[in-house]
Amino acid sequence: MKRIAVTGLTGQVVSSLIERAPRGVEMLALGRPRFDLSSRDMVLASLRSVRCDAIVNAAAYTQVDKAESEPDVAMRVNGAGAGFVAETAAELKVPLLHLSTDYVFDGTLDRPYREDDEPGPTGAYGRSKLEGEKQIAARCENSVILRTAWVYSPFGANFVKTMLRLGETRDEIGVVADQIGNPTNALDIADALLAIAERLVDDSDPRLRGVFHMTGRGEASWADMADAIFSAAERQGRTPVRVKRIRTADYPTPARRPANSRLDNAKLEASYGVALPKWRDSVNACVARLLPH
Ligand SMILES: NC(=O)C1=CN([C@@H]2O[C@H](COP(=O)(O)OP(=O)(O)OC[C@H]3O[C@@H](n4cnc5c(N)ncnc54)[C@H](OP(=O)(O)O)[C@@H]3O)[C@@H](O)[C@H]2O)C=CC1
Ligand SMILES: Cc1cn([C@H]2C[C@H](O)[C@@H](COP(=O)(O)OP(=O)(O)O[C@H]3O[C@@H](C)C(=O)[C@@H](O)[C@H]3O)O2)c(=O)[nH]c1=O
Repeated sequence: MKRIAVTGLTGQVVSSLIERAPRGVEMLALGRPRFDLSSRDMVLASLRSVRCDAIVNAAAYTQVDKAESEPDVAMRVNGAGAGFVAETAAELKVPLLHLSTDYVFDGTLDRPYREDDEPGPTGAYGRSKLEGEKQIAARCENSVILRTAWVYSPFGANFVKTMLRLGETRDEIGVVADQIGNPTNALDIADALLAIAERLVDDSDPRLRGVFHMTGRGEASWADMADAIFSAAERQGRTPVRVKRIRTADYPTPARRPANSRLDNAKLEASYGVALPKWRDSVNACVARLLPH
């Protein structure tokens, strides 16, 4: 595998892929304004014009709260747009790796979600991502849908950076403790995507296609994650910040988020031998990089 086309030029996952690509693997990153998922013509023309061995669709409308006030935009990008990418991947006969989210589930199960559990998104973002999954499955057989969750990294906008920014001016921050999930470092996602893409190019086994869950190992609430971020920041010499554990009801947001976002990664490990590192180790690494001594 020599050339991977990736959508989402400025995103966390694409920035991570560019950083982690081994020598000899070229990342062809496509982004706005020249590549817009909401334009079928642009998607087809751009992907046709790059010679590639695989496509990673990591571009998406990711503003969970804003999606509530512009659900049509989210649906056009994450639903129809994913379909355009799938249509082109099928035409070009290259494997497609598509990223989806824990927010396709309603969060009412009392165990980590498996791939065949019934989705039931609680918000516009989750609904648009679920539509994207349907478009991918219907239009491109040679595809993998990787549901990940709670993504952070040294790049772009994310929860780790938000906490560190708020911590600069406050000594206590209220963070919800009744939503649990799996924090996932985009750099770990990039390593896994590279291994999965390599395998898909070489192996046509249908059991390697379909939906897989792929998150950091172990579970946390957002409050647990914030605690880990501020502990790591303290080790980098920053002043302590207390995390006040609050309930979802105490932190009203336009979008309703699932209480249980945990994803079971057993299928990915069994099929590909791929497992992401423990979430706490990866949070520590990210904070140490963002806040050098
Ligand atoms: N972030 C998270 O917590 C999670 C993300 N995911 C999924 O993982 C994938 C990657 O996420 P992540 O890297 O965090 O995303 P980011 O939010 O960091 O980046 C999103 C990227 O998509 C691009 N984009 C947005 N709209 C369009 C459009 N209409 N046409 C082309 N590009 C567009 C943005 O470009 P621009 O700079 O132009 O806006 C940006 O480059 C997405 O599919 C997301 O749904 C899944 C679970 C959790
Ligand atoms: C900033 C802040 C957030 N919160 C809460 C709100 C929310 O329940 C939770 C996370 O908030 P955020 O808005 O940062 O995260 P959010 O945008 O919900 O993150 C989601 O993004 C999309 C793209 C996904 O696919 C999901 O997997 C998930 O990562 O933390 C607090 O309790 N206190 C705070 O100070």
